[in-house]
Amino acid sequence: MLEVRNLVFAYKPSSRPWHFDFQVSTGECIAIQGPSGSGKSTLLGLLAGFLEPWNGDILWNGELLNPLPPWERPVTSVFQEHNLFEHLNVVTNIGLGIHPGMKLSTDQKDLIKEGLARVGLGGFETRMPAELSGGQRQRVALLRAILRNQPVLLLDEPLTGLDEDTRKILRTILIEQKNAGTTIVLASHDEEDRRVLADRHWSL
Ligand SMILES: Nc1ncnc2c1ncn2[C@@H]1O[C@H](COP(=O)(O)OP(=O)(O)OP(=O)(O)O)[C@@H](O)[C@H]1O
Repeated sequence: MLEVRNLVFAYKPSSRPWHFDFQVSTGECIAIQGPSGSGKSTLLGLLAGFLEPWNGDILWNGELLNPLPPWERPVTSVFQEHNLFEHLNVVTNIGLGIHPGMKLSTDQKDLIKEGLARVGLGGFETRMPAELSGGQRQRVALLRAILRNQPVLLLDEPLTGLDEDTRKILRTILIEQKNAGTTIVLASHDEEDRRVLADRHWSL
């Protein structure tokens, strides 16, 4: 279970701080909704460890995550910027998410190949990020996050800007991931994404 207890944060001491307090069960998807600027990405940044709270605790199965840097948290994030390594091709970008030294088993290599085909990027293995469209980059980032298979998945507008067919495929993949036990925190303006993916809705 992911627990957020009395979390307090503001970007500046003079700003009015956010207070977050909620729980997400293992294998549950909670959708965070709220107008632009209400703090959805901020909350995800706190959970990921990119931002440091002023106060309060973030726990995963009772373990305090606050002291852990982002890469040691049981968490993967897909943020709007995609964050692909520009000097590495598609397979290497995904593979590094699975194993930092790229020591991949044959099964893992097959999973990457199958995953790329499933999201409509079969044959894109050796493309560089600069040679991809925005939506293709988004699919690579999402596939990397899913194949990393961490217990918690943080998604910030994960399907925005994709065409309807691709959205449907990615929604199905995310539902499979949830059914396999991944806990998901989703920030999305898209009502259909929230309706299809989320078990619970939470307004900021
Ligand atoms: N690094 C930063 N420094 C100062 N203020 C920031 C910073 N990042 C975001 N903010 C402000 O914090 C508020 C919340 O931003 P946030 O990105 O969390 O909102 P959001 O709900 O995700 O919005 P959107 O739906 O537009 O993505 C906004 O007013 C924003 O301007």
